[in-house]
Amino acid sequence: MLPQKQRENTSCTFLGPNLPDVWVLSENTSPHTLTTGSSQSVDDGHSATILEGTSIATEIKLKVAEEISRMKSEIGKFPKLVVVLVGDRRDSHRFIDIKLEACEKVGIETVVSELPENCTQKELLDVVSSFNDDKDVHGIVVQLPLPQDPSNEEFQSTGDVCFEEAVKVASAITPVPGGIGPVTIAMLLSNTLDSAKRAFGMF
Ligand SMILES: Nc1nc(=O)c2c([nH]1)NC[C@@H]1CN(c3ccc(C(=O)N[C@@H](CCC(=O)O)C(=O)O)cc3)C=[N+]21
Repeated sequence: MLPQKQRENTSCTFLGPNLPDVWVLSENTSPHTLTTGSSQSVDDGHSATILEGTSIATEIKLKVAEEISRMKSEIGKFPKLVVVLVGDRRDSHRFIDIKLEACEKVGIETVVSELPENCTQKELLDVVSSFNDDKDVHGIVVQLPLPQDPSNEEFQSTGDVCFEEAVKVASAITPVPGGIGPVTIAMLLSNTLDSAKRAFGMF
């Protein structure tokens, strides 16, 4: 794997819709009309689409916000997500804050359930189970790592593939860091919305 710094030498450009970081409702944003992505040609003629995750995430979040707004005005209900945190890791608090802020921006209600570092697996499973039985809860996230889990934070935040090698053969690729994080958040919102739609019988 090449060191992170060598990425700065790649000559690809990232194209995106350059949307503002506010959730203005738009009538024609659809996940089926994602405009994000550019092409990077390699010497042998192979061309990979560079996915610009931050812009894709923005488009998904706009669409989710718009649908939730409509849900609220039509049936007076909205999605609810529970985040379970075991222990007190600083990085977990940070990742949870990003999720909570994203939920707030699109109109998803959140509850954070904090368990002590030394809680048992059964206690955790019981908590998850009780939220699972709550019909007003549409999504549950258990923030990892759990205590004693070996952490693989470094892998996740610096990428798990050699970009310069993979771009030669992949049909689509995104640099990391550069959008995986925001897209996972956007999909969390989107999946919570889908779950709420099923719960409310909106298809
Ligand atoms: N157990 C675990 N849980 C995680 O949630 C987790 C993880 N490990 N490992 C690392 C990644 C990275 N990650 C990000 C999520 C969103 C943004 C994101 O939305 N960033 C915004 C800025 C958001 C802000 O800073 O407020 C942006 O880049 O535009 C970034 C990074 C979660 N991670």
